[in-house]
Amino acid sequence: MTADAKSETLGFQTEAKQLLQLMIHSLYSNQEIFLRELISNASDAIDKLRFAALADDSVLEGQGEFTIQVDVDKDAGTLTITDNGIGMTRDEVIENLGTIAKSGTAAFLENLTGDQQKDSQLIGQFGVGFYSAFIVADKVRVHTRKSGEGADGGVVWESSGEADFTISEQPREQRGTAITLYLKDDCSDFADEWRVRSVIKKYSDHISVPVMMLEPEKPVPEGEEDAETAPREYEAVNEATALWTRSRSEVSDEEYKAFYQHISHDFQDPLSWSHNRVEGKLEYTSLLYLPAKAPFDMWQRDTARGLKLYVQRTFIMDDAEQFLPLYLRFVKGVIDSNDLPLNVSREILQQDGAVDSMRSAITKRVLDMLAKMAKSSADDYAAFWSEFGQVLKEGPAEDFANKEKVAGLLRFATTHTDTEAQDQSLADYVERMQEGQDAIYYVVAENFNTAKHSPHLEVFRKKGIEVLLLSDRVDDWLMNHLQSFDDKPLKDVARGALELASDSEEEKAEQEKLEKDSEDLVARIQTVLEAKVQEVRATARLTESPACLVVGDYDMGAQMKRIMEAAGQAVPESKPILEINPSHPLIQMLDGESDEDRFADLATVVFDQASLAEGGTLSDPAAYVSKLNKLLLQLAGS
Ligand SMILES: Nc1ncnc2c1ncn2[C@@H]1O[C@H](COP(=O)(O)OP(=O)(O)OP(=O)(O)O)[C@@H](O)[C@H]1O
Repeated sequence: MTADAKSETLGFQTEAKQLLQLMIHSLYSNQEIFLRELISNASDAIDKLRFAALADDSVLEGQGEFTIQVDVDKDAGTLTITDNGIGMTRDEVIENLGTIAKSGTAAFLENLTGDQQKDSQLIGQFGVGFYSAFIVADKVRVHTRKSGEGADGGVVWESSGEADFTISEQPREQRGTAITLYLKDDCSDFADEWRVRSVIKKYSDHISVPVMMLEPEKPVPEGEEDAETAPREYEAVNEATALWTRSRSEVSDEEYKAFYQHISHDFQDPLSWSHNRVEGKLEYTSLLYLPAKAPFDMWQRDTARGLKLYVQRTFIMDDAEQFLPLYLRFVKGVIDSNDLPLNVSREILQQDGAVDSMRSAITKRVLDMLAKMAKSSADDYAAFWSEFGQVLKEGPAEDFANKEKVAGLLRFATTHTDTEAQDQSLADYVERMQEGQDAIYYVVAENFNTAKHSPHLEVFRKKGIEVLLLSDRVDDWLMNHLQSFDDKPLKDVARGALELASDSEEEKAEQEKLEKDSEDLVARIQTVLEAKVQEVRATARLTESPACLVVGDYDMGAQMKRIMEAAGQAVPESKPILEINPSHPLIQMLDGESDEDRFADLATVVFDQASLAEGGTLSDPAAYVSKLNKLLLQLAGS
């Protein structure tokens, strides 16, 4: 830090330099986006001032015309973007421009692969914002003054994007911010008026504030070279009407995409959007987008989410989360209401009845948009599902009213395809249900392979009954809330006694006989495993495995139990049921075992194996290994 009180040099955070270098490197082929980012920030700053002026119009300092001005100086190799928005105080400059790294930066850096294309996508998701200036500039100077503070509040921030920046006081008459980029030698085309003009048109047409540039130089008529020419005036380069206020037919796909990038700070095009004006009891416009990629921090709980809220075209707030349920937090967009008061706050939004109605209509709109996409473009929907399917699965628990609609959008892996791809809907399943089948069956396991090879599936595979193969963390929880689809109950194949409606009388009689014949064996095993199991019973559900574990009708599923234990939560005490397959040679061997010690060892090994097969961990693995070895040696010796 220098001693001069008016000018000090401060360091960026440690990760900042790395981040900047990465960004400059990976966005090199997409340099022009810096202009979109800086104009976007300028427009946000104007929105913020407009909003502040609602409460106190003195912040406008008597000047309520908002503009963003872009100037180039070819000789000096500079480009300057000036806005008359809210501006920043010295502390705000340090806070906003001195901390490149935000929460999650370290995790983000770890995700980078070194592959330029992939990394530039990730950086786009991370949001480059202001620092994108350093893609084209080797020095950036920001001169800003908070509105309502008086000229003495002016501050200059300067940096060459290395380890530090300087900050000093410098009076500024005009409120707002001017950002000057000293262009790198190989980026001097951004000091060219025509080049800049075309980039602004491309990215900033939809910004509601006029972006002004000097009008093009008029060719001088022949013979009038010496005549005095009128000074050039500033003119708006963009359309400058808020995009969502225009009618759908007037807005091109390119404009919708550019607007999406403006509000989401995403680099990629959205997957889909829906633009609607609602009239009647409530009047509002919604423009909703489905992103193509999940943001890197979607699973962070405190991530900003929600829509941008405007009231009668005045920006009110970002991240108005009241308009969508949490499980649709990936949706981006704008709501512009004619009914809400201009001084609406988050607290008011929480209590406002109109907001509730809008929320339920907007939720339906998103679900319909997804249903439409699923129907018309399987590829797009598959792309959506792989990014956001996990989040959508939270829906049935959160939004009871739309449970059935959300259920229709879910996709699963099933024994029908036996692949890991989650691409089968419940409706597909129902269509394939067997004659007499009255339930939708599923198995939940730690991972796909454990689910696919679960012993519980044996009888289903034998009978050709389809089973959903679930292995996502939310799945057990999802199924508990979903309960049914199309009036068909959802049944966990590892829970309760197995009774298939399709079982014939003959099969039922066989099961009864099986139970009767195994009574003695069951009782013997039960005595040995008393401390570990709730019950032992004979089953016809197994064809290849000797035994499996079943959860009691009202007990917590094994997967849920593991998740809760991992999260350090108390889990209610419950023991599994051991089901044995009396026709399996190992169980028959057990039945014939007269040495009670060996019987106990073998029964315990059978139990432990059943637990391993469903992805469980043993409470005493060493004891299992030693028992198994003992049995193996006995076998070898006999
Ligand atoms: N022209 C401006 N006028 C006033 N404040 C600004 C201006 N440009 C940037 N800022 C402030 O600096 C902050 C950081 O800007 P930056 O572009 O890096 O991130 P962001 O806009 O918050 O988000 P993102 O990273 O998604 O772009 C902004 O949130 C804003 O508070």
